[in-house]
Amino acid sequence: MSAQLEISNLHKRFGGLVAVKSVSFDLKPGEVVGLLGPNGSGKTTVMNMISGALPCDGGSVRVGGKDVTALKPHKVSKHGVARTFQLVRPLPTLTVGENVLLSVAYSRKPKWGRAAQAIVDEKLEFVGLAGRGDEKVTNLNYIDQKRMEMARALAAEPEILLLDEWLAGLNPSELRIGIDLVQHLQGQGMTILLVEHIMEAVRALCSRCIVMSAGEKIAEGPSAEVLQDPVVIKAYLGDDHA
Ligand SMILES: Nc1ncnc2c1ncn2[C@@H]1O[C@H](COP(=O)(O)OP(=O)(O)OP(=O)(O)O)[C@@H](O)[C@H]1O
Repeated sequence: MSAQLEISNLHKRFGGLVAVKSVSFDLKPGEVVGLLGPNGSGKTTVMNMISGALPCDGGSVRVGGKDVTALKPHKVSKHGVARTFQLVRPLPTLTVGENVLLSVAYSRKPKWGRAAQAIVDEKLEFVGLAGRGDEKVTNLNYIDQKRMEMARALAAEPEILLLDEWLAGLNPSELRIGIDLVQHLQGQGMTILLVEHIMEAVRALCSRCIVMSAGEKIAEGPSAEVLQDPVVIKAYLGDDHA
């Protein structure tokens, strides 16, 4: 099966710091792949380059065989890529539904009026916020903000979803709900790249993992193998644990 997302030799520098060094990997349609690594290893920078939020200093990003490397985020979105952010940043003056509605405009097949509202209602229901579209976003508790963030990403009707620590900060019962939601998307055939520190979620969701350390890819393979790889354990925990 050909790759749906192909990352080749991605490279990013911030002044003297090389944040991402020649990182390559790909995702097949319907795969859920974990992008792991200790803090500061370059995961979010990779996500930002895939989504067009940051220009690459080298390398390429292809979606469904098309080169999207130099495109701005709204153009990458038109190719079927959506993301959630580590910190949920809703537009505070808009309602929950209006926040989600904005994404419909950036969808691959933008809709207006009732058709757009139907998408908003469907996505709010999917994430567990049915009937709450008219609420102020400032009323939402933490997990509901996460749900809204997911609804916003899904309203763009992506084929590839980039989840940047979407499960972070949830308590154990909320985490179960969050994992179930991602599994539901998995069941629908969504291709997902998951940046995550919670190993319970990685084990439950990811067939395969890619691990970065200090900007480089240091491991890739089936999750069960990668999570036991001494090189990966050392990168996370230091020499004493390898
Ligand atoms: N806009 C920026 N300007 C300068 N340096 C940056 C910028 N963004 C990231 N960095 C640096 O690049 C490196 C990689 O950061 P990045 O956020 O991609 O790591 P990460 O693996 O996502 O970390 P975390 O797990 O903590 O989110 C870090 O050293 C970080 O400080």
